[in-house]
Formats: sequence, C-alpha cells, structure tokens
Amino acid sequence: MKSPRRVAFDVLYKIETEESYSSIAVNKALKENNLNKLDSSFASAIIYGVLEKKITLDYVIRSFSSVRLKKIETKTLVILRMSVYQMLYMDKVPDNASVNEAVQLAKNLRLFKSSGFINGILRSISRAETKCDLSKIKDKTKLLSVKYSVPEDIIKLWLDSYGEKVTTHMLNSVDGRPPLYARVNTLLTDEDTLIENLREENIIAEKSILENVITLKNTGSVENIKAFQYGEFYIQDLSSNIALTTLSPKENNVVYDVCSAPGGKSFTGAILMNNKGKINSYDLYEHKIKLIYSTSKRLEISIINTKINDATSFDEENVADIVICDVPCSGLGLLRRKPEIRYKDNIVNNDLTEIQYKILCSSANLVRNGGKLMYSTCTLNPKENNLLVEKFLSEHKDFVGEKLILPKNIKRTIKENEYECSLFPQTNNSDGFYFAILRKGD
Ligand SMILES: C[S@@+](CC[C@H](N)C(=O)[O-])C[C@H]1O[C@@H](n2cnc3c(N)ncnc32)[C@H](O)[C@@H]1O
Repeated sequence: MKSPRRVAFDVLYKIETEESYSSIAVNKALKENNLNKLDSSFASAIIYGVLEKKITLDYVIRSFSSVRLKKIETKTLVILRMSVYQMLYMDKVPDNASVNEAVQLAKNLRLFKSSGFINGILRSISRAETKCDLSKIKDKTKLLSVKYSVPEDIIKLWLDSYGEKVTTHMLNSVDGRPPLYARVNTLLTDEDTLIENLREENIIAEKSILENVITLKNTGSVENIKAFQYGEFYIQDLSSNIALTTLSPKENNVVYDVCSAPGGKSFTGAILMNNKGKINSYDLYEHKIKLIYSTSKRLEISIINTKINDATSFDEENVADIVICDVPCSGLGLLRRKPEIRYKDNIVNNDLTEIQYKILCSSANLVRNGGKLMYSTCTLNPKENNLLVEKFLSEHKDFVGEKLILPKNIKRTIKENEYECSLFPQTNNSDGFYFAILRKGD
C-alpha cells in the first residue's frame, strides 16, 4: 500500500505533467489507494496546499538552491515543494520528519543522485530563521504574487480592474477549501427536512445566507448519501443560485439554457418554475448532455429537454421568455476550488471573448420581445464580463440592461452598472462569478 506522501507525490506529478484537474485526480487517487480517513486528509492537505502555494514554495526553493529552478528535474522539484510546504504551513509535522520523508521518497523513486541535493536544500531551509524572506521584493505586483502564490498577470489584472483593497481581500480568501453548497430540491422536500435527514446520516448540514441553499461538511462521497440518491439535493455553488434567484424564472415560462452542461442552472430554473413550463438545455457535447438527462431523472424534473447544439448558431423557430447564456470562460472565479487553474498559460490574455460574444449574439436572437437574456461566467476579468456586455448593448439597441434586485443578504463588492453584478469570494463566501440580465424591448 502506498503512503499518503507517495499518493500526494503521484497526484502532484500527474497534475504537473499532464494538466489533470486536481479534484478529479485527488478523488481517483484516494479511492484507488484505499487510504483511511486520516491519511486521505493528510494527502489531500499536501496536494491542495502545494498547488495553492506553488509560487511561494518555488520562491523559497530558489532562494536556497545553487541550481536554477528550471534545471531541477520535475520529480525532484515536486518532492522539494511537498517538503517545504510541510515546513512552512503544517505545524504538526516536525521539520526533521518532513526532510527525512522527502529523502526517503526520493530513494523509493530511485532518484538516488537527487536525494543528496534534496537533503542539502531542505536541511538549510529547516535551519533558516526566516524561511520565506519577502523583504527583498520591492515590486508590489511581484510581492503579492509570491505572498499569495497567484501569477503576476492575474494580480495585475485585478489591481487594474478592481483596485488594491478588493484585490488583497480576494487574495486573502483564495486559500483553503471552499464551502460545499447544495441546492434543496423543493419539488421533493423542504430545507428543514433535508437538513434533518442529512444529519441522520452524520453529515453536517447548515442553512446558508440564501434560502434553499445549504452547506455540507463531512460528506465523504456525495453519491453515497441517501438523500442524494433520492434526488433531494444537488451540488451547486451559491453564486449560480444567486444568479438564478435574481433571474427568477416563473411557472410556465419557456427557457433556453444554451451552454447548459452539467445542468445546474437548468435544474435550479426548473425548480423555481415548480417543474411547470419548458426548458431546452443545449450543449456541444453528447456525454455532457447525458449527464443532464440522468440528473433530471434523479431530481424528478420532467420539463427539461436536452439537445446537442453549437451555441454560436441555432435553428430554433420559436423564441423563449428567458435565455441563459453561461459561456465557457477562463474560470478565474474558481481559484479556491481548482487551485491549478491559475498557472495555465495565457489565462488572462485568452482568446475566449470571440466565442463568448458570438454565443451571446446568437442567443439574443432566441429571446422574445419583452423577454430576458442572462449572460454569466465564473471568471473575474472585465474583458470577458462587463466590457463584453457593454459592447453587446452598444451594438444591440433592442436590448437594455435590467436593474438587478439581488436576493436578501447578498452584497455587492464593487460599484457596477445596475444590470450586472460581479460576485467576489470574500463578500458572500461564493465562488467568483459575474452575471448580467438584459431585456429585449417590446
Ligand atoms: C460554464 S459551463 C456551463 C455550466 C452550466 N451552465 C451549469 O450551470 O451547470 C460551459 C458549458 O459550455 C459548453 N460549451 C462550450 N462551447 C460551446 C458551444 N460552442 N456551444 C454550446 N456549448 C458549449 C461546455 O461544454 C460547458 O458545458
């Protein structure tokens, strides 16, 4: 059986070399290696911690290494990061233990030449009074980047777009595991009964700041929970729930959800519509469409029709009361949930805006006169959000921004047009998210 450190190493090496998603790689590795609860949480803490703190850890390694970071081969670097992470952030692990374990791991991986190098660097870090000395960094963007382990181009984007106060609050909130939110399926149960049922299964379930959205802890694998199997809830972040509650679809509406998989916004729409009316849920990929179909069945939702379609064009004859346009995006609002996203190349200067704009324009043709169009992303980048919607409104004079009435308890972080809202993790404890609601003139 593999040790938790070895499992953590395998996952981190895989993410580093194959661009796997952390949550998928972690769940798979924990299941395959049959680690007990304690070892699983130790391995997960190292994996997520190293991913979150990679830039900071590399800064420390660079300060103590005679070899340039780029010249250190990947397996050795991963072992160094794991050990430095334990020394810097895991108080319960004595430095000596983390160094010895790192050297042993290197030997187990037959990295005999590197084990001396690893031992040397780690021993000097462990002896140093100040392990991470940021005082030498004079540039503000670089300092924030190393301190919070977020690449400089993202820091620069946020400083320029949202200012220093909002950016530092956001950076302070991107570490650690985010809350796990679940939407109550009020077609089948109510919030209090579901919480009680979950507590009977030893799950810590609590109300959130939004009605019918609860937080879950101590779940283990969600698919094994009885209330989940009975269709009484599904996992959906607070941010999407805020957007859908604000959009407020009504019974007997016709709704088109043009980029819908895995289906969260369609399900919440159907529940708010009391399973009366019609929702067409489109997506580009068949395997993703199948997921919507199977979850609808579990939730006993009958008004969703799934269709494969490229949302840059439609051949629908009928128009809808509401069109939801939740486009593919750079995902900068998800740094807490998927820490590895931040290190992708060109995440800020991406070329997604072209397809996002195309999808928004083709979706606009599906809205009836007087109907609503919601544009949303899970990113915090004005180019994909505010500026794109501003351009749309300037080129589509038949649409106007609709004043948003946010649900009770939900607070804005920055001043924006009244038809749009950027949600920041530090304010409502949601993922970062953006949505705008536009109405087509009668
Ligand atoms: C942000 S996700 C949607 C999440 C979904 N609305 C929810 O709440 O569960 C974006 C989706 O757009 C789909 N997509 C990407 N390009 C597309 C296109 N050209 N046409 C339709 N769907 C597309 C992706 O497959 C992905 O499922």
